[in-house]
This record gives sequence, structure tokens and C-alpha cells, in this order.
Amino acid sequence: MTLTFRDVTLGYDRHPAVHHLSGNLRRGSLTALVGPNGAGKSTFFRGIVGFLQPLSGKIERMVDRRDIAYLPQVTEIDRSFPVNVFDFAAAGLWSKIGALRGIDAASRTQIETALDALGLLGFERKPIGTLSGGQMQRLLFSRLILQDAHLIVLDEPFNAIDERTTADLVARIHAWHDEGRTVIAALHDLSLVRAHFPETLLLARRTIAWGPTETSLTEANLAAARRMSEAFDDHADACAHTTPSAA
Ligand SMILES: Nc1ncnc2c1ncn2[C@@H]1O[C@H](COP(=O)(O)OP(=O)(O)OP(=O)(O)O)[C@@H](O)[C@H]1O
Repeated sequence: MTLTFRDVTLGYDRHPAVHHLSGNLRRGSLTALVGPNGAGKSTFFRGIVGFLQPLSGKIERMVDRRDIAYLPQVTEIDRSFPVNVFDFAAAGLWSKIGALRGIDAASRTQIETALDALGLLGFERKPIGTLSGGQMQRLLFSRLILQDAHLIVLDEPFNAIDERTTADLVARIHAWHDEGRTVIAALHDLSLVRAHFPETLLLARRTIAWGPTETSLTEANLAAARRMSEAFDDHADACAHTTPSAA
């Protein structure tokens, strides 16, 4: 296993957002995290990476925190920061070599190789603020390559990305999977999930289904996820165990 969740509840200011989640993220698995807007997907990821401590229950990590790479939603990334493509990618090496060691010839080659893998060679000196959305997402994936983490957590990596870039990024995800890494990605495009992700966690504040994609993403489960998400009271203090009745 890479992660085990034991009756985990996550939330903000004591208001639960994700309820009583139990299960395992198998080592080397490739999982899609699916759920309606506000289902708790980003909250779940913040719990995985340790930005958010569970209100109750336990997340057991069989990997070191430094061996977890996290790609937040693109809206959470500040692109006004005055840094160029090369230096932004180079930050991916910091968790392994430290920020102060400087970049030697071997590291430079590694960074160029990672940029090349995502079609960004030649962009090294460009400020990140001048990149298109798709180029920025390619850069974020280059940095993930350099992080060389075992567990890779991707929050909506294909948002506002064209088909060509999506195909390149999907290929990179398959390469990570083939290398034996554990990958989990929040996605809204169900045809993409069915085509490329063997396992799915369907979340709507609680687990609706978690297992093989074909058995998780049934019409009945998707309808249950919609109902559950709509019925959820964001301001509830207590941990509601009740399930809304089928409409
Ligand atoms: N920083 C925060 N402080 C307070 N509440 C939050 C915070 N972030 C999220 N929430 C609330 O937690 C609930 C789950 O939100 P979350 O962002 O995890 O959902 P999501 O499934 O990632 O949604 P989307 O698909 O729209 O990105 C929502 O009701 C949201 O308002």
C-alpha cells in the first residue's frame, strides 16, 4: 500500500467536507478521483499531502512526505512570480538536492531532459507569466518529473488544456505508472477516465464507490454522487451519517 485511510473526516473550521473515508491506495495503482463540483476532491488531496489534518480518523502514509509530489489546481498557482521556465522546473530538484546546493552540470542536463520530455526545450529563459495555459501545465509536469516522487497527486491536470497537450500529459502519466509509481488524479472527463484510469474513487463528500473504473462509474453510482453532493449541508457542525433518500 501507499496510503491507508481509516475512517477519515476532513474539513475546515470543524465543518466536515469529506466524511468517514476508508480504503487503500495501492502501491503502483493508477486512480481517477471523480466527483461533482464541491464533492471534496481538493480537500481529499490536501489531506493526502498533509496540508490539512483529519478532524477524525487517520491517514497512514507508507511513503515519506518528501516522496509525494502534488500538482494543485492551476487557479491556485501564482504566475505573476518573476521566475523563468528553467528556474521554475529546477525547483523540482530541491526536495532531493536542497535549494542551496546550486545547479551543477548533471542537474542542468536533468532539467533540460525534463523540459524536452514535455516539448519545452527553447523556452528556458521565458518568464512563466508569458506561457500559455497548456505550456504552463507542461512546465508543471516537467517539474514533477524532476521531483521523482513515488506518489503523484494531480488536481484537475487537464483543465482548459487542448487535445494535443492532454494526450502528451496522459502519456506522461502512463509512463509514471509503468515506472511503478502511484498516481491519483482528479478528473471531470469521464471518457478520459474510462480510457486511461484502471481504478476510480467516486467521491461525493463520502465514498460512493472505490475500485475498478468499470464497476465504480455506473449510471447508478454517478446519480447517487449527484444526489449526495446536492444534499450536503456545508454548515453542519456534527458529522452527519444520514444518507439522503433516493429521489
Ligand atoms: N479553504 C477552504 N475553507 C473553507 N471551506 C473550503 C475550503 N476549500 C474548500 N472548502 C469547502 O469544502 C467543500 C469541498 O470543496 P473541494 O474544493 O474539496 O471540492 P472539489 O471536489 O475539489 O470541487 P471542484 O470540482 O469544484 O474543484 C466545498 O463546500 C468548499 O466550499
